[in-house]
Amino acid sequence: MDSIIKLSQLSKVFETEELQTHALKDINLTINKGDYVSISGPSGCGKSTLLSILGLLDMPTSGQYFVEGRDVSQLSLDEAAEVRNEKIGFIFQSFNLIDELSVFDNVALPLRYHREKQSDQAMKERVTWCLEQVGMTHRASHKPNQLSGGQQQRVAIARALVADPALLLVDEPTGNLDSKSGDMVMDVLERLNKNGTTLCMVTHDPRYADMARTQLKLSDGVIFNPANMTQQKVAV
Ligand SMILES: Nc1ncnc2c1ncn2[C@@H]1O[C@H](COP(=O)(O)OP(=O)(O)OP(=O)(O)O)[C@@H](O)[C@H]1O
Repeated sequence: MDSIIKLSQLSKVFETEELQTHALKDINLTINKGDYVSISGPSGCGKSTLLSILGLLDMPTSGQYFVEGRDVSQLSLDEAAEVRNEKIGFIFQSFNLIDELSVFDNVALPLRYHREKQSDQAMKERVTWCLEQVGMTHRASHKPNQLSGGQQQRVAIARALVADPALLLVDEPTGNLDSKSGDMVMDVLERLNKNGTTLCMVTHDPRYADMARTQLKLSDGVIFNPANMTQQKVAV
């Protein structure tokens, strides 16, 4: 199996003058190519902290983080940004599209800042392909404010895909959507995974967490897989 992400004994401690908070405790986690992993747990259990570290937006206090075999636990800010831009696509609860740009240009934006420049033709083909994946080609020249919330989230997914990341990090993707639009967005994510995209999603919604093939729980900074836990039988 090709591992995309590997966390080994990873911990994060936040320190203030009065208080130490152990937000993540000795996390071991491997995400392989093609996996679909959900992480859920109550408020304050460490979900955002874990996503920030996986997205190289924050660094662990101890332990190691590998992306495609490279130790990225202690990179400089510039090096972290480079790995993030090349390897990781983000989907947030808020769609974060730029209102002044068309759908097409929003999706193309990461390619314009990418280290490897593409020809206009290659860029057009890639953006069109990504819009096809999320069923949004027919709205390519619209502006985000002319779209429904669910459509905006699908455009945000296309934008996250465009630079061909090794991993999509998904944070509460349906948090701002009604249930019908939320279901459509989840269907898009499921289809992308079936076509080979590796997904790691944080969600409060147990119904959506259940759609992932591997369902992990975080509790008070500790990660576990309920499916692997043996249930003690009680003799009666
Ligand atoms: N910058 C920080 N400084 C100090 N403590 C922090 C900081 N960020 C998070 N924490 C603490 O770390 C713990 C985990 O927080 P985190 O935001 O990761 O939880 P969460 O599961 O994402 O919560 P929610 O679902 O409410 O967003 C909490 O106890 C929180 O108070």
